[in-house]
Amino acid sequence: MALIAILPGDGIGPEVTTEARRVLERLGLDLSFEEAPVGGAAYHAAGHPLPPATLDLARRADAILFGAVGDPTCDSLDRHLRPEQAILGLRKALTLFANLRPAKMFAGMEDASALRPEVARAIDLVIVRELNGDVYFGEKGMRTTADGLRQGYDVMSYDEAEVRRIAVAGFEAARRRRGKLCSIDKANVLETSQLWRDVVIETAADYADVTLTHMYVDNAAMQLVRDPGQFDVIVTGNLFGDILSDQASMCVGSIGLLPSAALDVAGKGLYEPIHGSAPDIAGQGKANPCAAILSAAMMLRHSLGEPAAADRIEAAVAAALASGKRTADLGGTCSTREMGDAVLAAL
Ligand SMILES: NC(=O)C1=CN([C@@H]2O[C@H](COP(=O)(O)OP(=O)(O)OC[C@H]3O[C@@H](n4cnc5c(N)ncnc54)[C@H](O)[C@@H]3O)[C@@H](O)[C@H]2O)C=CC1
Ligand SMILES: CC(C)CC(=O)C(=O)O
Ligand SMILES: [Mg+2]
Repeated sequence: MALIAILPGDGIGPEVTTEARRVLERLGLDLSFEEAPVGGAAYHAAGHPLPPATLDLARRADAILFGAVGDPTCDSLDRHLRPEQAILGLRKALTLFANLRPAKMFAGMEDASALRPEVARAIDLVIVRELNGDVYFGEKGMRTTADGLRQGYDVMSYDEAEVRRIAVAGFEAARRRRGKLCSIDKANVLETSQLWRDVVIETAADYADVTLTHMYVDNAAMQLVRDPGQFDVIVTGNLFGDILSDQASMCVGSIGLLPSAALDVAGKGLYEPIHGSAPDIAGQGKANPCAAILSAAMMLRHSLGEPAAADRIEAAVAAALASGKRTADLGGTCSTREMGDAVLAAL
């Protein structure tokens, strides 16, 4: 029996993971679930955003279903105690370096996209985002300049081994799809990006069947709204991937639609919607649970060897949306629970 760690977290995290769990339970697979607090909820309960018992559960589990962390009441805490440190800590402690963030247009949902329907219709891409390095994990701090000014700093760096393993993940993903990999960097300005580009080019020698291109991140942000259909697989660093994936979500229609997988080399994974805890709508039953439900599908495919069950969930989400069921972010009136019910009904 596979053990699933459920880490609901803060804000809308518990609301959306509840719906994802209901869908998993309905499948009749041999799964068991264990839940633990994380983020602000864990700080308030146990004094730390990632308590040892939660990390232990994450290590023991076969896969992790994560909601979201982030709690405005924690904004003035020392950084190491803030909720966001929990997800950063899990990614690092479990070496979950490869973040797959698929963005695909659902049939009939073009009107929800921020783009024109004929542009939006072509979206079928995956962002492969590096998750263990970059400016998120570099030395950081506050200091005083010689002129007596306060100065914040965050060091951006990648070593070649870190770039190579995510490049391999990108090439492998492209090989399984349409064979196109676009590496996104800022090599015209950043040394970190120059190394990134050099190592991606070196890695390409093992993937003659994949067409590799490069794009600067500012152009990529523009191309993503001009012609998102040009992208198959994007491979990029932690910061650029974070930003571009939120942007891609609105090309598809809502941040409430995009799931993600964070994987280690062996395929162990943490699965979470790409969105955060959405304090502005938390506790109101307004959150779209589709991203969390689709994250559960990714878990079945990537960590639990159940691709047919994953297909079944994805088809049910597509069918529920096609039948007109929509939460407020998509212009509808369904509550989180009603959207979950619609997916269950379509299973
Ligand atoms: N992996 C994680 O746990 C993440 C945590 N965060 C944290 O979440 C908190 C809020 O961050 P924000 O920048 O506001 O980003 P956010 O993604 O939580 O929300 C951005 C906007 O999208 C809406 N939204 C997000 N998910 C939605 C859903 N499922 N259905 C409908 N609408 C949805 C929100 O209502 C809000 O207007 C912060 O503390 C942030 O650090 C942010 C991103 C990822
Ligand atoms: C909350 C951050 C640590 C990360 C984030 O925004 C994300 O992973 O999408
Ligand atoms: Mg983000």
